[in-house]
Amino acid sequence: MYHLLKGFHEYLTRKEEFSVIIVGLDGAGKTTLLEKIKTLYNDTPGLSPDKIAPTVGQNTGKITLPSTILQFWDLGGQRGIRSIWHKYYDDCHAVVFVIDAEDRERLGEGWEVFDSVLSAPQILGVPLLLLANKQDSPQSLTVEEIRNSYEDWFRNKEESSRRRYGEDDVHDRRRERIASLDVMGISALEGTGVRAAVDWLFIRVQNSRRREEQNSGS
Ligand SMILES: Nc1nc2c(ncn2[C@@H]2O[C@H](COP(=O)(O)OP(=O)(O)OP(=O)(O)O)[C@@H](O)[C@H]2O)c(=O)[nH]1
Ligand SMILES: [Mg+2]
Repeated sequence: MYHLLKGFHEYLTRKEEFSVIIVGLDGAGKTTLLEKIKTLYNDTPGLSPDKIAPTVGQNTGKITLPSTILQFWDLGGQRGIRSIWHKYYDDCHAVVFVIDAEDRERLGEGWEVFDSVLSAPQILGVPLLLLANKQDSPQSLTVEEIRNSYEDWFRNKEESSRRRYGEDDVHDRRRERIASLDVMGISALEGTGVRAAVDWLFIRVQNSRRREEQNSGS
């Protein structure tokens, strides 16, 4: 009887774990975001921003939500480290791309890298959230301006590839993904918008799991 009850209790309280990777250029604020998420959701607070150094490799963090655990992987964004991101693609359930909305000079580089993440075949079907960070700074571009900036960058890229190769090389699924892209504004430093971003992740990983179950007929 004890085992039966224990099993039933475990069934009721079981939590499914989902992996979320956080990527973006160096200095975008990924680790600041991860540490803020830990502070908001865990009993033990994350590191304060003055203790955060550039990431060489990865940082991890876990939070518990109703029937769900989100395991975050914050990957270093320096040029030389970006080549390892793809190793995390196969096992992740969602991708967060952080862009520094304050750093206009590096937006082009940011879009180049974002575009390669967005079109990576392993994660074409995985929920992708673009976060326009540093909204606390008056110099930052708004969510709308960030979206327009990426769409302009993308249009230019499409035109130049059409001119060069005489044809459209953009995959339909990729275009769909851009059209339905969710962009949210946050301040990882102050925590504004961070809970809304975690809510988005929670809902999207649950929905994509349900879709997977339906597809497999269970
Ligand atoms: N104003 C402002 N500054 C921020 C915010 N988030 C991060 N920063 C600052 O941006 C700098 C870089 O932050 P990190 O979190 O280390 O950036 P990262 O993306 O993890 O960088 P790598 O580890 O090199 O990939 C630090 O000086 C942070 O304090 C924010 O929301 N607002
Ligand atoms: Mg970092």
